Formats: sequence, structure tokens, C-alpha cells
Amino acid sequence: MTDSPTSGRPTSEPTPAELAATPAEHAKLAEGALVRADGLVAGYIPGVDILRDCNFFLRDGEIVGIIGPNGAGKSTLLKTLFGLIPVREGSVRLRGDDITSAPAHILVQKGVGYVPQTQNVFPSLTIEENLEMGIYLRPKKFAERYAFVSDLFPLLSERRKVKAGALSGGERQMVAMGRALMMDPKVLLLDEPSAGLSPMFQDEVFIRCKAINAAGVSVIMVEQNARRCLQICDRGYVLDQGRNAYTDTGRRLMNDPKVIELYLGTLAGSGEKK
Ligand SMILES: Nc1ncnc2c1ncn2[C@@H]1O[C@H](COP(=O)(O)OP(=O)(O)OP(=O)(O)O)[C@@H](O)[C@H]1O
Repeated sequence: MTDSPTSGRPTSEPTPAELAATPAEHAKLAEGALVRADGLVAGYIPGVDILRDCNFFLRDGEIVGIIGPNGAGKSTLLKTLFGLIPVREGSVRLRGDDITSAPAHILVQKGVGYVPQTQNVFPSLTIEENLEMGIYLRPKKFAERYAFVSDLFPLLSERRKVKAGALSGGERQMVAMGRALMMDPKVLLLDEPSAGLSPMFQDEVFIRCKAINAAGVSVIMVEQNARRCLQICDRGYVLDQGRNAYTDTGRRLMNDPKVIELYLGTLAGSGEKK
């Protein structure tokens, strides 16, 4: 994996500001990406755009984090990639296939998994039944995928007969991630996986995300815990008012004085570890 994208400019290494300033350059960097979104305009209410010319890409094997202030449109971007919000302008592509506004069941079959922030388990079902629900389209694959998921989350097999409603928030998050992994996705979309969890479970979630990625799944993660997210990400996007404000490697975003001043400072109170 390259540590930082190259801009093709004859000058010195691009700064985050330069990358953010040129959508054409971003489009060039996105060539050959596993997932790419170009010029997305989307929203919930007619006439009100939440995403406003938003660009994004994810390369094979990457973990990419999306951070930004409250209401910036981070979750909306994730939902739009997963076809849950109608796209008004722009496109979403998966390995070059146009999947703009494709329905969720088609995206799941194409190898996209999505874990919403809330209500992401069936509380009245056991852990095992939740995992079965994740693969109801391919029930013959259950045993193989269950073994894979249990390897990543041993707790899920140890407590497989426990109802999801009886689990802690962190344990439920593991069930939700495990369920999405049952269909063997190539890319996993995670909406604020550490939200509302104790610091110990937050750490656990980030460690699991790394492990999922190491097992061959590319990951797109929206996070409030911006610093921790950038620590584990190959690249990050800072969204502000539905647009890309900055994009660069996680490490460089974390150390960029403007990003720190404008975003990481104001996000510091969101339960993250310093
Ligand atoms: N179902 C909805 N109907 C109408 N507006 C919505 C809906 N969901 C979100 N919004 C609005 O869209 C904007 C972006 O919300 P979104 O949840 O994408 O932000 P976010 O960056 O993920 O913020 P947060 O970190 O607070 O979750 C906000 O102004 C929000 O009020």
C-alpha cells in the first residue's frame, strides 16, 4: 500500500489543501479504485442538499476514515454509497460498475456490507440467529462464514445462544459487524462503530476493524472519534458542509495544523482518547 497518494504534479509532495482544492486531481487519484463517488449531490428533503459535490474513493485493501463536524454529512455519504439516499447528481461506482442508487440487496450480492450506527441487531434473536440472518441469501455458506467470523470475534461463538438484546453495546457492535461479514463482503461500510461505547470497547472496535481489514476486507469508516480513526486509517476525508474539506493519509491529516485547528480540536470532546 502506498503511504500517500501522488498527485502527478511536478512540484513537491501535495499538501492536503492542494488535494482538496482540485476535484480533477482527486478524480485522477481515484482511477482504478474499488469504490468511487464523483460529484455526489444528495439529501433527504426536496430542495435541501446535504452532500454538495462530494468526491470519495477507496482503493483495494484500504481502510478509509470519514471524519468532520456534527451534521457535516458523514453518515449521509455512507448511506448514499449504500443506495439508501437518492442521488440527485453524481455517481457511485464499484470496480467501475455504476451502482448509483442500486438497492441494498443488490449491493450486498455485489460484495458491499453496511453496518448502520443504531438498530443494527435483531434483539430478540440469538447471536447465531443474527448471523444466520446475515447470510440468508446463501444459507449453504453458513458454516464456512460462521467459522471466519468466529475467528475474528471469538465472543460470537462463545455466546452464540445468547439473545442480542441481552448484550452490551460493544458486544452488539461485534454482532452487527459479524453479521455484515457473513456475506463475505469486499468492502465494509461502518457508521460510527465506536459511538456510545466505553473506552475499552472503543479500542476493541478499532482493533477489530484493523483485523477485518487484515483479513482482506476494504473498510470505509465514519467516525466521531477522529484521532483514533485517523490512527488506524490509510487515508482520511474531512467532510464539512457536505463537501470534502481535506483528504490525505490518516497520519498527515492528524498532524496537519489546519485540520487540528479546524476539526480535531472541536472533535476532541467526543469521547476520544488523546
Ligand atoms: N432522515 C433525515 N431527514 C432529514 N434530514 C436528515 C436526516 N438524517 C440526517 N439529516 C440531516 O442531514 C445533515 C447531515 O447529517 P449526517 O447524519 O449525515 O451528519 P454527520 O456528519 O454524520 O453528523 P453526526 O456526526 O452528528 O452524526 C444534518 O443536518 C441532519 O440534520
